[in-house]
Order: sequence, then C-alpha cells, then structure tokens
Amino acid sequence: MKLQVEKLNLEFSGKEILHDISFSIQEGEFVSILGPSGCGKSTILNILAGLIEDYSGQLFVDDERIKGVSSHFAYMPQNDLLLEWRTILDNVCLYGEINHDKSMKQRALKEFETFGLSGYENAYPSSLSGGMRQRAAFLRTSLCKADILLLDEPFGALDVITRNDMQDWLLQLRKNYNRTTLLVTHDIDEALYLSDRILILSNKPSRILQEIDLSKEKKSRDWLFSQSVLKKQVYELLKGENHA
Ligand SMILES: Nc1ncnc2c1ncn2[C@@H]1O[C@H](COP(=O)(O)OP(=O)(O)OP(=O)(O)O)[C@@H](O)[C@H]1O
Repeated sequence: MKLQVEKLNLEFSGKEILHDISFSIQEGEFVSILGPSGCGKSTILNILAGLIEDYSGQLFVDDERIKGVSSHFAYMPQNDLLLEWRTILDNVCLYGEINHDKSMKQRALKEFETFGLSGYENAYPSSLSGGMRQRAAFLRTSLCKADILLLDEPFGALDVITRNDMQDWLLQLRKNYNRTTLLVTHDIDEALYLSDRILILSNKPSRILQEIDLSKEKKSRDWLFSQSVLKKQVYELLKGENHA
C-alpha cells in the first residue's frame, strides 16, 4: 500500500515543530527519516500512528484519507515494551489476543526460527539478551496485519556489535518480507545500510532538507564501508543543522 503525507504542520505550545513535511512511500519500500536530535522524527511516527491529532495536513493510504488510529500501521516504539510476566509467545501474540485473532499463535510459532528466537517460546523476557528482546518486539509488530511498519529507533539502546548484527539480520529478513517500512533513526550508517530512500530533516521547525535514493544499490557491509563520501556529505548536512 502506498502512503502519502501532505504538508504536515504541527506546533507544540505555540512552537513550530514540523513545517510542511510532505513525502510518499511506495508499496514494499523501506524509507528512513534521519535528522538531528529533537527535530520531530518520533512526532511524525506518532501522527501516523494516530497518537497526535492536532496537526494540519493530510495523510492518505492508497488515496484513502486517514485520520486518527488506523489499522494500516503497526508501530514499534523505542522501548521494547515486553511484559515481563508474559512468555515470549504470549508477548508476541498480545495484539492477536486483543483483536481476538485466533490464528496468530500458529503464525507466530512459524516465525520463531526466522526471528532467532527458537526455543524461547515459553521463556520470559528477562532471560533474553537485548538483541533478542528487540527481535521479539519486532516479531510482535510484524505479526500485526498492518500494511506499513513504523519503527522508532528499534536498535538505539543496543551496543554497537549487537546493533550491527540486528541490522544485518533485518537486511536479510527484508529479502523475504517485503513490508512497507518507515524507520526513524539518527544513525547515518543504519539509514544508509537499510533504506531504499532516506529523508533528511532539518532542525526545528523541521522540513525535508534532502532525499537520498539508494534503491539501486546492492547493500552489504563492504558497500557501507565504501560509502565514505556519501557518509561525509550526510554528516556535514546534519552537523550544520545541529549548529544552526
Ligand atoms: N507531547 C509533547 N508536548 C510538547 N512538546 C513535545 C511533545 N512531544 C515532543 N515534543 C517536543 O517536540 C520536539 C520533537 O520531538 P521528537 O521526540 O519528535 O524529536 P526526535 O527527532 O524524535 O528526537 P530524538 O532524536 O531525540 O528521539 C522536541 O523539541 C520535543 O521536546
């Protein structure tokens, strides 16, 4: 499904946060929003998830206008929000339980191996590593029958090696799961490595400074290491914004 965002504007307490943000995401595309800290990245996801309603502008999914909470989106916030008293299987099936989706348990069990969680179906979150917890949270999000995944800094709290492993895993996963995804990150490497397209935001009031199309690139860690010119260009753009 295609997402179209038209002229999003938002103020918090009279302070302009978002200024005329417009972009679209095609079916199956993986798009990242990269921007300086506090520029409004999470706010954009919160608007899409229906958690903020007092914005101006319009949202369309396949030309249908949407407002408020919509079943088109599955949202994974920064914190994994796993419930410590529920097993991993019960955690990943939480939305299925709420929506009386009886098929979810079967669908979930089939995915444990792909998500690197085999054998942990009946374990509790406290026995999982940070990376495994994020994969469990990601499995819970992707089991939702939503068209578009909204990921807010999913690997932000992980150490650099685990974070890289998770990025490698997600890139692999994308080859089989062609889900339309909008990722928020402030990690340049992560955005370059995972995205078909990157939207770079300015400082507040944020607007789109630049779009980078990477859809034709063959991604690998070696490809990422060879992108020093592009990385420098993005870094200087963001650094200029931090000092603006
Ligand atoms: N509910 C709210 N009420 C008032 N101001 C808010 C609210 N939520 C966010 N803000 C402000 O809006 C701005 C954008 O916040 P947001 O969390 O979207 O930024 P971000 O780019 O995701 O930041 P970070 O990279 O640090 O996670 C910040 O200045 C923040 O303080």
